[in-house]
Amino acid sequence: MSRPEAIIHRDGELLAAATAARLVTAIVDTQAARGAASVVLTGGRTGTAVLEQLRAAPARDAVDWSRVDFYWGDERFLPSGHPDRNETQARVALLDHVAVDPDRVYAMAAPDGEFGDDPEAAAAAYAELLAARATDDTYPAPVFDVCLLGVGEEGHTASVFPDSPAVHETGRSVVAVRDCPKPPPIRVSLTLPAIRNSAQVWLMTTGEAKAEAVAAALGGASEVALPAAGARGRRRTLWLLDRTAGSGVPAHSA
Ligand SMILES: O=C(O)[C@H](O)[C@@H](O)[C@H](O)[C@H](O)COP(=O)(O)O
Repeated sequence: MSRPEAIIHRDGELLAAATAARLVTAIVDTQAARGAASVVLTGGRTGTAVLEQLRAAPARDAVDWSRVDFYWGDERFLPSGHPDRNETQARVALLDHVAVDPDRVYAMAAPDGEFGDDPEAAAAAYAELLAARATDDTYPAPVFDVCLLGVGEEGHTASVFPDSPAVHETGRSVVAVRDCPKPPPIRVSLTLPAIRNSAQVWLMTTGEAKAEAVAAALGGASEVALPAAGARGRRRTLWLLDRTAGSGVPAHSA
């Protein structure tokens, strides 16, 4: 697992724009090397702001969007098209504005979908989808090229919350989350082992309210107490912060 690196940007808008540029380069380089690239998307304001910046960036046209595989780190278990679904927000922010291959956009099931109002079934189906696309036999999921994640005030990431059943999950790659402290209460989420199967993990957050969790995560907190601390990439782990969220962290200032 890679050691986390913190990069601090002047403010949230520059963080989103710089991360969008970073993502274009990561995808273009991966496509040049391997023909296709895989990206795990996240919900939340910061993750969505990055996608909005990416949509507006002229450099977006350097990406062959038809050869990007899109996954989600978590999903709010809400009906298809619901404005609060992470999928809906990603489509509005970016996916509906670039020439993605619809067959390569892997959304997590919704309660009005083929598995019905059963988040455990939706989680199991997504785990099967990941296993069918496994890169190698070391883990039943793709080695995601870039896994984008947000960070909560108490240190959650995806929908993995402190001292929750999900943070203790070591066997499954995807789980249902109930009684989630952040609404809506029912979600589907990658587990930390699945997240750690990524080549790169980028945790992105802004605001004073996140500073304590960021400092704790980078200061050695356990993943059970602070799940974002357990989000590491095989090759690289980046904490992409604005100055307020990074106020407790010594880092390169971008
Ligand atoms: O479904 C969700 O809400 C996200 O997946 C969640 O993990 C989010 O990324 C964090 O809560 C940070 O959200 P903000 O960036 O809005 O603070």
